[in-house]
Amino acid sequence: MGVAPRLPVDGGVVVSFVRVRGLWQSYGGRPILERIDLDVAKGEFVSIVGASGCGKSTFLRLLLAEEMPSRGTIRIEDGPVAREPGRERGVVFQRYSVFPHLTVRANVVAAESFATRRGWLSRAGRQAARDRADALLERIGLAHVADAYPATLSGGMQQRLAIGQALTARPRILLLDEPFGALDPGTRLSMHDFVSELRAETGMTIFMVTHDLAEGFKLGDRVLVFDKPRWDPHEPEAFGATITYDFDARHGGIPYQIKEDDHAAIHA
Ligand SMILES: Nc1ncnc2c1ncn2[C@@H]1O[C@H](COP(=O)(O)OP(=O)(O)OP(=O)(O)O)[C@@H](O)[C@H]1O
Repeated sequence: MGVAPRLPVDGGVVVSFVRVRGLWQSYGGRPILERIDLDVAKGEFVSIVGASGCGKSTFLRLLLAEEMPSRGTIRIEDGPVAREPGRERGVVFQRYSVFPHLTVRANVVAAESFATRRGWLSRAGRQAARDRADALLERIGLAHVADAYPATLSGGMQQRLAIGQALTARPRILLLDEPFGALDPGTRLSMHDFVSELRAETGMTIFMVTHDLAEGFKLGDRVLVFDKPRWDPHEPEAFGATITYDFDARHGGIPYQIKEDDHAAIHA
């Protein structure tokens, strides 16, 4: 294991925007993730793939600071360890997470008010937030449905709205948990373009969990594979998953860094 060699180096010091060290997560004594070390540069797009149930969403929740790890740390720009989700981290899930009883515009305004320290906006603040919401809707191609309710939108449009909501707080890292998993293939392709454009515009650092390897390589600069290098057939839940491969997706997947090469089964 080690630091990815292609990270920018300044005066011999690796410039890491997101720094993960010695991360473990267990639930009820059952390890889900173990020994995760990772350095991600500012603006990188990191795709995460792995078998179902291996802990990919758990890793995103840890990045979001929605839960605390059993061991280890996650720091952004070497800042303090976050104890709860904050404005600098935005998240989008596979299932549409928009509010069905609010219009498209009101959904964006609501997301902005939740992101404030108090959780609500003043009257003057609401008008300014509505103006910003309209600008954002223009940007994400939903201005024409600003007064519509989410149920009348297609799946792709609802996911655009969910991404728009996550962007209201201008997060420095965006976490996408299978964001296109529920969309048809054509809509998925247009969402790929949409996310690539947003990324180019904002320079955000993005982590995306996907079950679609091709999607991971297409959008990501890196593709991380989560797997269990330690495996006890008599006790399958004895060990957690870690990052076993760290592919450089910018060069057709080669060369890649093997983070874990001990794939041999460990017998009890
Ligand atoms: N809060 C929790 N308490 C107990 N167990 C949990 C908790 N959250 C997740 N798990 C367990 O941790 C394991 C990993 O779950 P996680 O959702 O992170 O996997 P995943 O790789 O994202 O799966 P999938 O690809 O199917 O979405 C699962 O066995 C799950 O049941």
